[in-house]
Amino acid sequence: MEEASEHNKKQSVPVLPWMRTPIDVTLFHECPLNLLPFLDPRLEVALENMGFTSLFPVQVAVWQETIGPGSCERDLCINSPTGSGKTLAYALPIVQMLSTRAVRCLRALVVLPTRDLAVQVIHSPLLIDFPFLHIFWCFLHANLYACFGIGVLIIISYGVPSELLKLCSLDVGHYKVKEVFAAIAPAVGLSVGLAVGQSSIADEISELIKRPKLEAGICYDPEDFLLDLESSVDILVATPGRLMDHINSTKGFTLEHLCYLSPYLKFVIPPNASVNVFHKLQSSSLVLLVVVDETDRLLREAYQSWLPTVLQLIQSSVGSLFPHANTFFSSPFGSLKTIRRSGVERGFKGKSYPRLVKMVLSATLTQDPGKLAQLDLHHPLLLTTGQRRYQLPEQLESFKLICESKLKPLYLVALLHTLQGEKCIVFTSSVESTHRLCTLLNFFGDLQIKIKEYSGLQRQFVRSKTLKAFRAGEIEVLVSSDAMTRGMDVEGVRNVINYDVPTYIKTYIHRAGRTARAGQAGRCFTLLRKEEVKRFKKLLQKADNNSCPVYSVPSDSIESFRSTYTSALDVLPTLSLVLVNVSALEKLKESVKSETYRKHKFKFKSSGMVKGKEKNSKTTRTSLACNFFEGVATVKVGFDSCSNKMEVVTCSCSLAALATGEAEVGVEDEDDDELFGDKERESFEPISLSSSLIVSNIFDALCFMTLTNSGGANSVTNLAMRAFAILLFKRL
Ligand SMILES: Nc1ncnc2c1ncn2[C@@H]1O[C@H](COP(=O)(O)OP(=O)(O)OP(=O)(O)O)[C@@H](O)[C@H]1O
Repeated sequence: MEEASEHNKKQSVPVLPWMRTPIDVTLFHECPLNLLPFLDPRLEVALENMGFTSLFPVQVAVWQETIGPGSCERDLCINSPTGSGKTLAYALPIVQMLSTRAVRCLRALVVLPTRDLAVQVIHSPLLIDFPFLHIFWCFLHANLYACFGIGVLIIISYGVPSELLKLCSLDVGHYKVKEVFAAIAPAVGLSVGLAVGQSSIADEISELIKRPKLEAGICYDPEDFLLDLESSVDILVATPGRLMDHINSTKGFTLEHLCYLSPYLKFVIPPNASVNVFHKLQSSSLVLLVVVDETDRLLREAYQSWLPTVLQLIQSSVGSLFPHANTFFSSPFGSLKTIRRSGVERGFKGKSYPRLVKMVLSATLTQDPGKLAQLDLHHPLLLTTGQRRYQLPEQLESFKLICESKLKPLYLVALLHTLQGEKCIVFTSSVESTHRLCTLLNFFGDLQIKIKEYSGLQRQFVRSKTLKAFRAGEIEVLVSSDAMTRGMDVEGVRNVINYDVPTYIKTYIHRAGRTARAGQAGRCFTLLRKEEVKRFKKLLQKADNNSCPVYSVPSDSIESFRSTYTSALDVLPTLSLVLVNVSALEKLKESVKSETYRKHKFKFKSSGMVKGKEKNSKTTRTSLACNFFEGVATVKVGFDSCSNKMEVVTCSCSLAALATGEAEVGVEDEDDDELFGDKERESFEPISLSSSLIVSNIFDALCFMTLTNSGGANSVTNLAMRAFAILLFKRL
């Protein structure tokens, strides 16, 4: 009965027509590299050097639709479980397609929501531990540049060369987007750039743009000089914030490079052209690529309107560079066409060719027609795994632990004790609970487990160091906030623990997906109160592979930790307040230093801010600066009042007005269900911001706050609450 109603519900969810006939990735099998048709032998060697001997099913399926008979005729939407190898699925075809390019220019763009997803090794671990290597590298860098000029520009575009990266990384075989490209692209002479805010904007510019060599004694016209600027990279991995920065202000950076005119375009492809000829032509001139990874999250973060800008820029450059480019080149794979692909050509009606090829990917791809429409997909093809929309990794086992709310930490400690020695990530619902829980766990010296915090509240280099230690096995347990759920790829994580139950299935999928990656086994435990069990069961029903038996921890183990737990609780509140205060202030300093020039200002009239108070526009002014940057929202709230008084609660209401203002904060819907804001707000309840709190000093009232995610209207209220929480800590 229940199943039937679930089935009906499934049927009633409206999906776009093209989503009803997906390609099922489970029908594909792993394919040894030497059997993969058309694979460039240089890439085969590069993949073997990475330790890969075959392609995973999703990689074979995408290869088929890009390099194989699909020939990139359709845009691809790829919905494939966590850890299934989506990164290489798009990186390999891109590199293969561009491998015979004639001129260096930006032809492929990969957009990711956060910097952490782009580069797994943010700073090379060795460079952190041994700064002299950094100096040595800079020295080498400078000398090579001077000696070899253009040839070395390729190396510069990698920052640290992949060989050195490999040497430095303790986790060889585990690559994130930039590292995947860096491991294969050089094999065919391609260069990959990074625009994610990892380095200063000036450094990024020098990596991305090649400046002409100026000869001494010649007077150059500045305009000619600008015309000579060229891209140093063929492929760019970017986050929306930095991408927009380069589009708006980097001289010589233009997405016109994506459709650089190549002489090949002038040839007419003969109808009987061989596969190789077609590929050569295709890869040299016709490919314009955009990949949007973690699409659902990127579409949610509508800040900076990166998507319409990028699409518009590319569209207009295609139009101007190829005014008569409406001819569709027939595919040479005629005999290989399947029934599914018949009629594909209809999709080219009215579309110019070459056109931009788009691939969008996620483990939880949105089905919201409105959101997908933003991508302006061309005759899209859905590649998905299995029948259900949400799929957990095949080798994942889920368990639940039921306990009273106040005993949760104790159960967690007992569970960690039973898992002793196994790598484990514990997820909480906010950066504050992450910090609090980690502090609490470290009271249990008897556990003899190295436990560290990993959250967006920490600086990048602290996170990198922690991750490095976790990879190396020096830390066994990582306590992490949700902001880190996506993309983290650490070998040997056998267990994920949901200390706070995820509110949405997407969150569950991304958290659980840190284990059971690449076909390995893994377990996901969720701690639940009795009242939460029913809801959790419903939540898991949305995913395949949803059985979730109860896991019991031995009661004597729980009892053995009880006394330590009681004494820890006595000390914890004060400790946590002090520590949160310190990290908030550190973050404050960092934000002030690095972000000041990137703000958008919003001015509010005092009359709108101070509810029930007399208007006095002469003497009271309130301003708010808000910056959405690389998935990090930084909000500065300033109060300037002659009375130096302000009711905190009214400020948070006014902040909510941002949702309709220039900040372009999107409103969440049920489909995109990681309502970060809601969860964060829950975690702030104990702080109890009272409406009668009075800020008595303008300097106290000036505060910055940083979040690792920007979300919808709920988050806006949450931003305000956080800002004032930090303020409170500062005042304490
Ligand atoms: N062909 C392959 N052979 C062996 N290992 C592979 C192969 N392709 C990818 N991997 C490894 O599998 C792991 C998961 O890959 P990847 O990070 O691309 O998965 P994903 O689908 O993007 O996951 P998520 O959605 O969680 O980001 C990585 O450690 C990667 O190095």
